[in-house]
Amino acid sequence: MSSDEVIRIASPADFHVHLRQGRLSALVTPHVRKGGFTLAYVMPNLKPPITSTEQALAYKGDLEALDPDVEYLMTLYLSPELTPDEIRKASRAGIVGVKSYPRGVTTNSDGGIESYEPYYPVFEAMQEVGMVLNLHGEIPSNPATNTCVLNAEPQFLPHLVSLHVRFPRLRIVLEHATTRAAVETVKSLGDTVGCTITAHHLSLTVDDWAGQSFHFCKPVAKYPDDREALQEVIREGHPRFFLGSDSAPHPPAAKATATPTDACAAGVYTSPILLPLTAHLLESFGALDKLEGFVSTFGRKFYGKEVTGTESQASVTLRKKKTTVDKVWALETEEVVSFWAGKELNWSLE
Ligand SMILES: O=C1C[C@@H](C(=O)O)NC(=O)N1
Repeated sequence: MSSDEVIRIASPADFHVHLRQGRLSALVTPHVRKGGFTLAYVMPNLKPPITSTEQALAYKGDLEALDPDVEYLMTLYLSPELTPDEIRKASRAGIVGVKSYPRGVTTNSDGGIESYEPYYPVFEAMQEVGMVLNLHGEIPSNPATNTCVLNAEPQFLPHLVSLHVRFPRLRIVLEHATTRAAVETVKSLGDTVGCTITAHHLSLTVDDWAGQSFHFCKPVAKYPDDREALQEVIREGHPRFFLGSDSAPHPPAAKATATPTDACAAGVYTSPILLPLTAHLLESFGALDKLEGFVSTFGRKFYGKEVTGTESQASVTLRKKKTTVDKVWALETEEVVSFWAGKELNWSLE
């Protein structure tokens, strides 16, 4: 329901977020709801990574203790410990997906994969039980193949296509797409392939992160034409493209020196402003009428998490009212610098 001044969204869902552990988690987990969201699809790249059902359930318990009013959908980290039996166990325990990180491409990806073939039995089991494969879609930089952060995503796309061809019933999500090539590839594939888009990639291009390490994330933001492709597919209201914020907090000192050759502190932090920021950006490129699809219904449908009667009462209201974004979010000794720090947003949460 919307008028010129007010928009109501049924149960916004963030289908890709980093909630960390320990004191940093205590700071950032309550920001999911502060940013307007009632569902969080939680990434497993902790130290150590979440590789078993027990670990994922314990982590879910930690998050529920920090904010019980968010639905946390849990994921496992694709690694050699993961067996088809563990997949069946995880599925029975309500774990929703498995996240694949190519080795070395981003934060805590040292234990990531080098080839998909050894995991085919795991993917077969996931297809059987209906678990989702979440792909970080980048090839590690390599001068021998002319691969660097700017073409790492397009060079990854053949892997997405071949996984889909081999496992056509396996639901696969290409995470945080940044290029026109990625948008076109996902559109060309079947209904079992979805794609998340972050809020920050709707705003940034190379010019914004080269020399500004707080805007450095993986995959890096690309060319203006790539950003235009992300905006176009949202304007079109394509139902397989939905929000996954990839909101990724890091200590300010680590962010200040982050570079593509040391991807340890890759990440942009958007959680506490996520819904107003997304509304602001969609309005800026003429897609405000697609907001509810992009932040709620499309992703929920892909994951089979449609809004029920009670959840629809958990709707969130945005009002057209300017606010200035805080520069830093803090809890005791923990601090995170916000995306859009000190800038104005046109929309506020009620
Ligand atoms: O894939 C990722 C990981 C994330 C993080 O910091 O965990 N930050 C990013 O920018 N991209």
